[in-house]
Amino acid sequence: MLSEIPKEFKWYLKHCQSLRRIIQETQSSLNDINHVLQIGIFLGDICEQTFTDALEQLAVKIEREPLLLIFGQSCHAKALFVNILLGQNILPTASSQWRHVTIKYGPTKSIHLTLGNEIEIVENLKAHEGFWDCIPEEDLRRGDNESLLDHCPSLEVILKHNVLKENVKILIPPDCSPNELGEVLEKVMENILPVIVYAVSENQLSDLNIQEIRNLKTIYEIPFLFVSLADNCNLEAKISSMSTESLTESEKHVVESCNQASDIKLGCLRDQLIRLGYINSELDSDKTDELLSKKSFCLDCSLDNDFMSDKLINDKFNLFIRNILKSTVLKLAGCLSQIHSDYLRKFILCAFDMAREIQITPRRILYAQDIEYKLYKTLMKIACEQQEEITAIIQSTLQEIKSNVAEVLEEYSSTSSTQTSPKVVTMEIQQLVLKRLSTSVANRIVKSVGCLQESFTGTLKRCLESLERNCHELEGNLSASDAVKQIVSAAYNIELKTPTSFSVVHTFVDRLRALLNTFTSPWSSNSQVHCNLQWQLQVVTNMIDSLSASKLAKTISLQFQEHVKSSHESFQSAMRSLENQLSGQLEHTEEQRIAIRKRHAPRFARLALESTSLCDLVRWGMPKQIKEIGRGQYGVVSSCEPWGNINPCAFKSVVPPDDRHWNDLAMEFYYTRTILEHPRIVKLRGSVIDYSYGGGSSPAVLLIMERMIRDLYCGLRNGLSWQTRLRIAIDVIEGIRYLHSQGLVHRDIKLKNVLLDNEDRAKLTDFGFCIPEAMMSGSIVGTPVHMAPELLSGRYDSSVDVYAFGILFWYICAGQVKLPTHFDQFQNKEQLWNSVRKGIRPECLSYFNRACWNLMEQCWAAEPSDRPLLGYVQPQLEQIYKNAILESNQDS
Ligand SMILES: Nc1ncnc2c1ncn2[C@@H]1O[C@H](COP(=O)(O)OP(=O)(O)OP(=O)(O)O)[C@@H](O)[C@H]1O
Repeated sequence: MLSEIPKEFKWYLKHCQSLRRIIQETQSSLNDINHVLQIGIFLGDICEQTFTDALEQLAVKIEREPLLLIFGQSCHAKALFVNILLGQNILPTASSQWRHVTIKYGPTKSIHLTLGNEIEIVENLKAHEGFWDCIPEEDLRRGDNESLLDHCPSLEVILKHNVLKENVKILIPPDCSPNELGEVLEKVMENILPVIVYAVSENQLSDLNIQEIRNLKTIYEIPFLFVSLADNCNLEAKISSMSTESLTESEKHVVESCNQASDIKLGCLRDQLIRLGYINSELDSDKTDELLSKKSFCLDCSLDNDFMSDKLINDKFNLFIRNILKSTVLKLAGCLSQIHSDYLRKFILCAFDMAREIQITPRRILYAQDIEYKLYKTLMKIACEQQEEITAIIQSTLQEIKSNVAEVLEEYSSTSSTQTSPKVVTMEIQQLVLKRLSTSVANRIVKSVGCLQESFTGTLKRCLESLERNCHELEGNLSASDAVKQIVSAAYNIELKTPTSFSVVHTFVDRLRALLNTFTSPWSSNSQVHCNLQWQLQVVTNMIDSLSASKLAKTISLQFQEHVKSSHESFQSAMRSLENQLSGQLEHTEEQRIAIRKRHAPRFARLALESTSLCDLVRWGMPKQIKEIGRGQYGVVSSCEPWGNINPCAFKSVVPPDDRHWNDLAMEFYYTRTILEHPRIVKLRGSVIDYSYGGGSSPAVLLIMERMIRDLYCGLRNGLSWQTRLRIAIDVIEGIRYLHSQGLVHRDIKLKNVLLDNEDRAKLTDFGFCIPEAMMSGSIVGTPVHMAPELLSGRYDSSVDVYAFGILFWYICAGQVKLPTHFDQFQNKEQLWNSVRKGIRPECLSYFNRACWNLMEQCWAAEPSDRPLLGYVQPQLEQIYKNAILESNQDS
């Protein structure tokens, strides 16, 4: 019904309003994050920018005004369409060269020329001369000099018409050539969301029409509705709304021939549109009804063009409008929801990184200190122990030089200049000898330190580098890693590959020279000596004789020790300052982690819940309740009619009483929704927010999931075979293992959270307390009898699920739901917890299988680290299950 069009517009505007609010809240949350916390460091500035840009684009798109944009192969075709739409001959069908025309709602019928921006042009229009039904042709026609672009006059028609209520506007762009189209539309129609109709009154589209459509398609990347209009379609439309009995014979005849002509026309046009690829060959105008209704189900963002005859306009045009508007809302809400979930994912990863940093940094510091200390000790030991070795090396090298003096001198004469003073010659020969000496010593040292580099400095270097990288402002001049480098290189300079290029060699040489200068030597005088070979020989021999190998070695060793010690001290002080810096920083990181966990992530989770729920609502509608099937502490579970291809289907409706509950629910929703499909998990399929619940004051969130048959509590109460119970226990373990593999902890494993299908296979449900380990705050959650003792201390991990499974397994083995006698005596949960802390656990029933009892005892061990891994529990259970099958086969 065309009169439904305003309803579709109203629906769209209402959802845009919700989206606008969510976008604004998202923007303010982002501002809060950026200005207050500056966690952009963790989230990454680039992605920050991408999100902000995407949000801004969405904010602009939301503001687009929906309207009906009418194109056509001629003014005649456009007039025919608009006249059918409004059910009156408002536009003359025999006219051309139109101006831009806008038809909109108003309390009184009027017509005037404007400049687009609502500036009225004072012009005498023909319509002003008297009463009009059809807009006079002269008023529509564009003047010869009238611009199509700047200051393009637009004819604004105001009608008090039902189809135009709720701001429904009809826009007919001015007649222009296909080439001008782009520019004309850009100027005239900014920021609109058009529902585009292309009216065709001929059998075929002309080449010019095809070019126009092609140009339009590049401007508007949305589906078009092609409408084939018969020349007498107004009559047809009128007649089709009347019953056939009320027609006279001659009217019936007219209708018949009209139908035949329009069928031919329709067929030709349809074939041409298929050939041009504008419509799908499956699309038959007669079946449009069926196709359109199908589309409302598979509404995605890639709607096709549509095609219909004028006969269907009355019934189907609003369906086309609905699909366009729905797919637009869906697209916008989908983008928004994507932004929210991306952000949320980043928050959780960020919290993971922060938790890891908080945990690992103190350990890294200890490790670095420990390794450095070992390195320091080892180097000092090497320096002492190698004194003897170095002495021997010096001795043997000196001996070697002594026995090969001739060779040394030959080397000297090949490199020295001929005309030099005896002082210079003496120095140069000394240099040569020292060089040989230092090369041999350095060779030895490099060898012993080389292996140290492997064993100590590699990991230490990496550890320090990562600590220093995480430290945003390093204090002091010397970093700890520089100090470590110094420890090693100051003593041995292990980074140099060839000992001859050692800087330490030069230091060593200088040191030796200094040493030598302290010895009395005949060549140190300035007396004139002949630089003959004999004299040179004497210089070498004297020098060698005056050197004490052990003194030299001791000096070298002491020098090394001094360097190592002073570098070790520098390291310690650099480490102290690094530690101070990091501990301050870690406090800040912890504050940020808490802010993410308590404030930012829940806020985004709530926004994500709203945007995703909006998508689900638009796509699938509200679930229709059949009957209530269960009640929990936080909500009511009901069965419902199939929803979004889920059959059988159930939903849990939760009414969060305050912001904290809203946020908790939103986080639960996010984690649960992101859990991938698994046969042992009840998958949350969608959500819808019922804002009208409680008279609009307390919206309800409907969490939609597959419907199961009953819970394990009911199953046990009604009796389940031993084998079935064991199979269920294995299913539960598989479910928990899967959650843990996703980094999630369930925290509320209990009979009522294990649901059974019609084959009594189990799935875990109720992820109300399910949370990633990094986001855990130590809150005390769960169901008292299933709660591990450490849960009360607030410091716990995923092994609380192993404990809860132990208790659950007790019930499974007991085969009934009565409380264990050991637990039954307590008046309240505090008494129960006190006893559990003291080691009280469920009793061993007489019929318990030994292996099962052992397993539950291990699972509920007081010390979390004593509880078995689920990878161990599962094969144990499988073995028990196999044995049970064997036993039952033997019995039968
Ligand atoms: N998907 C489902 N299909 C069939 N029944 C369900 C489904 N989900 C829940 N139920 C039933 O509804 C009951 C209430 O479920 P709900 O999750 O609200 O509460 P609970 O787990 O019993 O307790 P609480 O949430 O307060 O810890 C369950 O015990 C179960 O019997």
